[in-house]
Amino acid sequence: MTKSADIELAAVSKAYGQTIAVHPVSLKIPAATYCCLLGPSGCGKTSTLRMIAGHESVTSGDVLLGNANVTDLPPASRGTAMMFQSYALFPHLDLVDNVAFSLKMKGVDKEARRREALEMLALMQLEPYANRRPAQLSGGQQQRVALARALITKPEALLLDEPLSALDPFLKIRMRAELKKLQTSLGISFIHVTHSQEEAMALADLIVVMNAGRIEQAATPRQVFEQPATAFVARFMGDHNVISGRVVESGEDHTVIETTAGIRFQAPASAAPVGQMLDLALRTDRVVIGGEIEPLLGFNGVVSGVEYLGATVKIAVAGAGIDEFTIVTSDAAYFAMPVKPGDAVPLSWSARDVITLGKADA
Ligand SMILES: Nc1ncnc2c1ncn2[C@@H]1O[C@H](COP(=O)(O)OP(=O)(O)OP(=O)(O)O)[C@@H](O)[C@H]1O
Repeated sequence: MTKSADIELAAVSKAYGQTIAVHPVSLKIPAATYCCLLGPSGCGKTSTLRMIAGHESVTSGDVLLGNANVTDLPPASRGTAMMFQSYALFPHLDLVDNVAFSLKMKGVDKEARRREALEMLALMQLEPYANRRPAQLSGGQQQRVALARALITKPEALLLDEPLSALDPFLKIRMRAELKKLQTSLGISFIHVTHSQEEAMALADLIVVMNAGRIEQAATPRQVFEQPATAFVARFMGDHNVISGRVVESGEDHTVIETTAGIRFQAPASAAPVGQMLDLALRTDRVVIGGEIEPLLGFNGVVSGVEYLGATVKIAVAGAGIDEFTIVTSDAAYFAMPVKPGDAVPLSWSARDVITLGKADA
């Protein structure tokens, strides 16, 4: 049986010469977690993954797996396995030999390693293709071979760098479900690097949102979506409007900010003092068009664009000094009262739908 272990990053950083790819980050990934490292290109997620794998040295800090400090151990001695984006299969070897490769390196005898490789291929439903070479397989099958090859070492954690990026959209969604099923049945942690928020939401128990070499938020998908910690997270996860303004009133039960256009909005009570800039998030699906505007909980805008998306309709509205203010409404609500670019519309929301955003730790 494969065992699973907690993974901990303790103030781990990475510099490539003058470039700081990862500032000191600390993170705990409990055993048997599906963790997604999520962020835009260049945010440091691959460097972080490679430091956990041991394919990249750490500049400072420690990597702990279970009770062991693995910071200075080579990849093969850590109890982790990595699946690469390109799969890195050997073109001249059949699937059995591809999957058995790491056992061969360990000196396992031929019969034993072929038996284990066939078991692993069976787990991946690839037994019928055991004697084929990688080029004779579809993209999805090649990916399963790469998974089998990584898992044959019985790792405590599997590290995956953009594992779905080479697949077409249809296969991507199918393989996504297979990855999740596999992680659940093996009961080990998967750490999966992706720049797709949709992929992370669909798969992860723990989403780690990274930006410019720092962790902006590490939480469950639901927390990240419903309580984004920072303006970056709210924007990156999408489906939120971010409203920036200066605090003009800081009371015990609410805060009031004023945008550059001089329009005021109410937010929950906050420690931010009068004069400080503050960002609020408001979900695009919580804004009502055409209702009564309660004081400080809405504004009059002008429709600048309408996108029909089938089940929903996305409406862009200009006004109040808020860039790209978006409303997503159901198709039924939209067609009951359609609007078009140029229409003046009152927009309103409830106080409970406004979230105060913080700043990432410096
Ligand atoms: N070997 C290297 N030498 C110098 N700089 C590097 C090296 N590898 C990465 N970097 C830089 O470190 C930063 C983080 O890179 P990293 O690959 O970790 O980001 P990423 O979030 O995985 O991006 P992507 O999604 O594009 O792979 C980037 O600015 C990148 O240019």
